[in-house]
Amino acid sequence: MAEPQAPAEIAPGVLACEVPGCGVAAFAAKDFQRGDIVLQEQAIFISAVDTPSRRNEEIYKALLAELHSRRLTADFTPNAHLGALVALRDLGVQGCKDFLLKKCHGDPEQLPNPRLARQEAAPLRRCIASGILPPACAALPAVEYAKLRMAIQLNGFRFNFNAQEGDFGYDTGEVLFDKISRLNHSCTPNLDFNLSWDADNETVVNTITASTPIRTNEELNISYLPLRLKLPVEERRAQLLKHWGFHCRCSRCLLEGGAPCVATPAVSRIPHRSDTRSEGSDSEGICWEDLCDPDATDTKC
Ligand SMILES: C[S@@+](CC[C@H](N)C(=O)[O-])C[C@H]1O[C@@H](n2cnc3c(N)ncnc32)[C@H](O)[C@@H]1O
Repeated sequence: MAEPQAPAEIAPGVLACEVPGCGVAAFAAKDFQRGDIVLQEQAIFISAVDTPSRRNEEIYKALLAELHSRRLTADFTPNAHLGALVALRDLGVQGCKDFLLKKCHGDPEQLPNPRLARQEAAPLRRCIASGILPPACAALPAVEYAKLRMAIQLNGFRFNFNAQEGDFGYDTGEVLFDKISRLNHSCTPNLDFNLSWDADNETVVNTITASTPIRTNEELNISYLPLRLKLPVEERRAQLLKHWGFHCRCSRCLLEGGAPCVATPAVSRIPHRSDTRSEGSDSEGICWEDLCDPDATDTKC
């Protein structure tokens, strides 16, 4: 088990600090009994489509229209943009910088170069052009938009209010929590999570409880694969790499599969093509001139 270093209290009885190879992790600062609530938090941001207000449907439908217009790259998926667009609408550029861009957003090597980032930001430009998002959102540089998408994908939870598999909006969009996003994955988790709709505050609440007795200084972990923990180590690691971009270093994976051969996260969940040319600056925003991007060879404006 990794040892805590330079910890900061993020909630009563919960400390966070850097752990080599795993980024920030959370640790118990006291003993917890099975069933104790360890963390409970309201969402800082909801892009899930299936909520009682259905307020994210407009953006999701605009992204579906993009898909059908065939103006975008072949690997475009609406879900990979929905969270970032809703976050920009609800939190604004500064809120996204303050709350979301400070969260882990994966391996910097996997971010698109500035030219590709501008192409991938086409849905943002079109949402601004069509009035779905305010013009102020154009101040976010394209590379920051790519980081935002990544931060949401790595830190978000899926939430369905009522929708069942096959229903419109099922498993579409995310919910993010500030402190809970510091919890790393383990294939032998000591925490359970439960998402519920808080009707009074019109938000989602995540309640994290101890699934086993926890001793002071133990790392606090949820499972990102709650239904797939019976899979062999290679398959668990492959799914974590594919969906969350990291090589699992939990104690069970280390025991069953040894140390991962690659030290840092290697796969981005943001689909983008293997264009590695680097052009231009990443300091410019998605300005109005970019609305018809001359560099975008495979998009029609
Ligand atoms: C939701 S964040 C968890 C908090 C994160 N460590 C941080 O620095 O904010 C998910 C990221 O944490 C890292 N991570 C989580 N569980 C891990 C594990 N078992 N092994 C290695 N890295 C892990 C990966 O980089 C993953 O993309």
